[in-house]
Amino acid sequence: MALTDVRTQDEEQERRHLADTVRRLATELERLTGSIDSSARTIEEQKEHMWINWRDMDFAEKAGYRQEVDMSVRSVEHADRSRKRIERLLGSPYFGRVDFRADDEAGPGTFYIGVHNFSDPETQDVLIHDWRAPVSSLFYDFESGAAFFDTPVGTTRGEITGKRQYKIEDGRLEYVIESALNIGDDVLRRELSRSADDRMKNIVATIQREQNAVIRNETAEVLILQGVAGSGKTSIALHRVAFLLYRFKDTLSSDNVMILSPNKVFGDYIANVLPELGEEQIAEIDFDRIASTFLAKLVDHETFSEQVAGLIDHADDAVAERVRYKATPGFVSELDAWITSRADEDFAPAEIKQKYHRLSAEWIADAFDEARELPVFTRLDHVAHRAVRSLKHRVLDKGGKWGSADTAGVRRQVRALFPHKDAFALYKAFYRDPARRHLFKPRGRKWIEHADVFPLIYTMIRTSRQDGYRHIRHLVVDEMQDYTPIQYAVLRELFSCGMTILGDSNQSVNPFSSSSLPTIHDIFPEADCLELRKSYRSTVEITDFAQHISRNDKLVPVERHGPPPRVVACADQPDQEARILALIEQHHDSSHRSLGIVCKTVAQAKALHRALAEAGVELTCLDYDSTAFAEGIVITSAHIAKGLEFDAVIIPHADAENYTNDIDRCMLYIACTRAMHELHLTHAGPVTRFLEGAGERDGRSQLALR
Ligand SMILES: Nc1ncnc2c1ncn2[C@@H]1O[C@H](COP(=O)(O)OP(=O)(O)OP(=O)(O)O)[C@@H](O)[C@H]1O
Repeated sequence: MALTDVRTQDEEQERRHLADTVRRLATELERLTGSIDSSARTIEEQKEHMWINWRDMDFAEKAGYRQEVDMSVRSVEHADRSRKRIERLLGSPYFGRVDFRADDEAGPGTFYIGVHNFSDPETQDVLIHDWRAPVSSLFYDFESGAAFFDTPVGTTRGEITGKRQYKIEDGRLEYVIESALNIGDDVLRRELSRSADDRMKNIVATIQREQNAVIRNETAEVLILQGVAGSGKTSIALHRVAFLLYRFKDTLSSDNVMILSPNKVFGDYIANVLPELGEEQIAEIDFDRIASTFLAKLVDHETFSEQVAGLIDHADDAVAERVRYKATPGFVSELDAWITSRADEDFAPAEIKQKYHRLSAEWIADAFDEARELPVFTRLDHVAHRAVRSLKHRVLDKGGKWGSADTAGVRRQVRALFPHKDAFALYKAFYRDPARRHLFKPRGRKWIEHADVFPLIYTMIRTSRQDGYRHIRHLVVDEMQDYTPIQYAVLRELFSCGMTILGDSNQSVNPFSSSSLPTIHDIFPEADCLELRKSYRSTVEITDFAQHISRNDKLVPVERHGPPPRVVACADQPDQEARILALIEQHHDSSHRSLGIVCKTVAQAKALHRALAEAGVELTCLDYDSTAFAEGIVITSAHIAKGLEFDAVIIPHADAENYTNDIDRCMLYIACTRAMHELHLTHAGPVTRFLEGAGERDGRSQLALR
């Protein structure tokens, strides 16, 4: 046991307690396995019986039998979920303990805290408390002394007389420490110094107090979380989902929760966290998918990555102006007001007739007025529906015939009373105003720029009733700074549910189309806004270095040290590749597992990928089409690396030409803050001004340059 400050006698007791807990868990696992096996056999028998006797059964018997089988299957599924939880607990039954004496009780109770609840099957005593249970908040929120926790039936007050933290792996006690303070710094530092596994991990054992406040916030319908790079925003959002699923288990299931992630690689990267916490993985969506769902049959469009690549490579002023205009809150209000007034201003009631029967302009105006709450195209459908019904009645009453051509004829006439054929036509009409004409530049009749994608979808939603995602009751929006007000307007229309919206205004990577925190707050004025300032991911040296690129006075790094970042000057491109190969070699010899080579653009990443692969390096290139995160060495762009992390990071092409403007600065900042333990930057030609005076220089190569 490497780290222990618990006295020998207590240590012995702890070992005995662990052995006892593991024994009870193993017994329960055995019992559950036996019961699952026997239930599975029963189901097989039930099915066989049903199969043999199916013909002789009447309807009620069949229904009864089916119900019986369904019930057995459900109970096996339930037992199987419990079995998985016990299996998870067997490796590491608990990570914390709180000794708490409630004011109205004589002696202290001992509460062990783990990833799930576990009760003694015979006595029903709770042996392990789920980290989300009310009593467990004592562990996260208090030091020793007076403390309280809230339960659904009231507040329990008392005193914490002791707190311990454990590291148990494969059922073995690695260490136990007495931690009067909130989640001891030693344990946190140990956790942070570990090597990055391939995917994001749960952090239940070391959740910090400020993070716990976000996770356990159950009152905010919409919660906006602004947090510095590496402050645990994404981890916290996923733990919050797990908490809400536990707290509202009777009304909320994983099917009702969705995460809007920036790309599929990120989605894959975070996919382990909820299953590790014993919850089902939740569904994911991204804006690209929303775009294709809406526009698939209507119009082709530039993709988001094409827009980003275009703007990073060569920022054309006119394109930039269009993107910028459509990314303002003012644009949403303008478009919204314009859409709203179309019904009043453009609808021209007139008489319609079919088979010598007429409906007057007044009749049409009344029918249109009647449905004023509906979006305009749904409203027109309503008028058409009523008109068809009325005329059909009259025709049939007079002994005439009514066919589908008559219905279509009436519909056509009603539609003709409104000058815009569909949402796309209406959206285009918005730009007929001379002041706006230059702001819409479709390339061809059926192809729009990415900047028009969400304004058009918004127009579609505001003009025809959509089903949306009604079953979703909670939406997590990650990288909030990357979405424009019009995208938020689309989200608001599609998801009328609780939301956790998180991001960092210092990490906006979308040229001319990012949203600031005040803008997002204006869109969700009802939201609770919380902030995380402590940064956990990187060593102090890496964090200080990144601060040089983009200063954030609010950021507080966790005290953890490592080698200073190195800026390696190279004589030319071949020399740069050679230096990168040497750094990769060095990485292979180190204890680090993951290495990210983060370029400014995907094109640069692809070119370097080719060169390194030819030199025999095994590595994965992640681009906008990638769907899965990869282990080992990854090469990608800053845009795609956002949200990911690596033990070590190499940033090639850190020269003055490559990193010049504010967008580049942001890309460089994001690339640097992906590193947990080590950071290297290479450049051929003068170094970018963003790195002047930062990091340690590589003397040999600087000599080579001279
Ligand atoms: N309380 C904690 N205990 C242990 N590790 C933590 C804690 N909080 C955060 N971390 C670690 O810090 C790293 C950063 O977390 P995460 O990716 O959730 O941060 P983020 O704020 O979303 O980062 P970014 O915005 O820079 O992508 C992860 O490795 C995470 O496990």
